[in-house]
This record gives sequence, C-alpha cells and structure tokens, in this order.
Amino acid sequence: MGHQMHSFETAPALAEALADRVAAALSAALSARGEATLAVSGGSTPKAFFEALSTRDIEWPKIKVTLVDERFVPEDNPRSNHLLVKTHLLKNAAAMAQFVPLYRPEATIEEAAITASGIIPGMTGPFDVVILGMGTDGHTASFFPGGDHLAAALDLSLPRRVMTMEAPGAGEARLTLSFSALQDAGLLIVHIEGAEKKSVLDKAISGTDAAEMPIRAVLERAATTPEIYWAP
Ligand SMILES: O=C(O)[C@H](O)[C@@H](O)[C@H](O)[C@H](O)COP(=O)(O)O
Repeated sequence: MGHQMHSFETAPALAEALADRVAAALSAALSARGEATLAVSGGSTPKAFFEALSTRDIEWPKIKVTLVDERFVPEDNPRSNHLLVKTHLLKNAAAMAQFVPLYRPEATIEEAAITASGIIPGMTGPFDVVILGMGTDGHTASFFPGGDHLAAALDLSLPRRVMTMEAPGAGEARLTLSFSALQDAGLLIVHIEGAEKKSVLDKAISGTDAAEMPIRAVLERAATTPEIYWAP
C-alpha cells in the first residue's frame, strides 16, 4: 500500500498545517453531505494539534467527533482520552462540535463496547478523518503487541465495531475501534513526533509482521493511503 510522508521543521508548524488539512477535509465533507465525522487518538502528541484545530472556523455543530480508542476510566480520570479531548480540542470554535465518547459507565467493558458500537459515528460507513498516533512499541489505536484481541482487531473480514483490548503495554483495559472501522477514512493520518518514533516507523516500514508492530497493518493494508505527519 505505501504511505505519504509530510515532514515539518517544528512541532508547532506541524500542528498548524495538520489543523488546516483536517479543517479543509471536514469542510469538504460538510459541503458534500451536510455532516462530517472525525475520530481522534489520545496520548500526549496531539495536544498542540487539538489546540490549533479548536480555533478553525468551520461548522462544528454539524461535525461528530469521537475517539479512536479510550482507556476504560471515567471522564474525570487523568488517563481519560475524553478528558484530553475536552481540555484541548472541545473549546473555542470546536466547543460546538458533537462529541460522542467511547467510555460508558456500564457494569462491564464488554457492555460498554456493545453500547458504543451502536451509537458512535463511523460504524455504518467511513469516517471523513481519522487521526492515529503510534507508540514506541509500534502500537496504534489500542492495537498493542500481545493484545488479547489483536488478531480480531486487525481482521478486515470482521465488521466495524468498538471492541475491548487488554495488553501488557496498555495499562488499563481499553476500548478501541477496530481496524475495519478506521482503515477506509476519507483522510487517514498518522501523527508522530520525535527522532525515536521516526526510527520506530522506519523499523515498521522495513518489516511485515503486524502482530509484532500493529502500525504495519495501517501502512500495508489500509484502503486509504495513510499520510504520516512527522516533526522532530
Ligand atoms: O490512548 C492512547 O494512548 C492512544 O490512542 C494511543 O494509540 C496513542 O496514539 C499512542 O500511545 C501514542 O501516544 P503518545 O502521543 O502519548 O506517544
């Protein structure tokens, strides 16, 4: 499949360029369909990008935003990706966006996954924009090496859904969208920063085993050509 590389001099320059790119893609979807869908990842990398995107003057009330994955913790937990998005993205102009969380206070994570699968955007057709990150172990979303449901998560013959994931490197139990729900996005972005992640990416590109480095599934099998945004 291959990928497209966008390298930037600095992280702030990447954040502004990616915010412009995503805002343009969302606006194009709004012009075409009157609605748009965006799925974002958590972690520390996206903060500056979220802050920049939050200021873009687009029709946020018509845009549905959800998460690529979530730690199974309530919104007020510091590890919550919902909290991260609420703090850095759902403010300024983007405060008017429709946010649909993955975490549900159901009795079990399995029940939360079933509930989320029924109500989040992107379950009946491609997202307009998906933003993925990558860990230094080559995980993306919550597709962690050694994950208890990793093979099913990467299996494109299985339907779009929210599923559970537990893995040695994941910390809390996770909710994650399946690869089948992410890989055909109108715009599929992998946002990584720093020299270490660049070398992890180079290692991923040089091999094929997605069980070892799940980001390889995105690089090799996504229907949409992934666009990598990188800054030192
Ligand atoms: O919930 C999460 O942690 C993310 O969705 C995860 O997939 C993230 O993108 C990578 O772990 C990179 O995280 P950093 O940006 O913190 O390195």
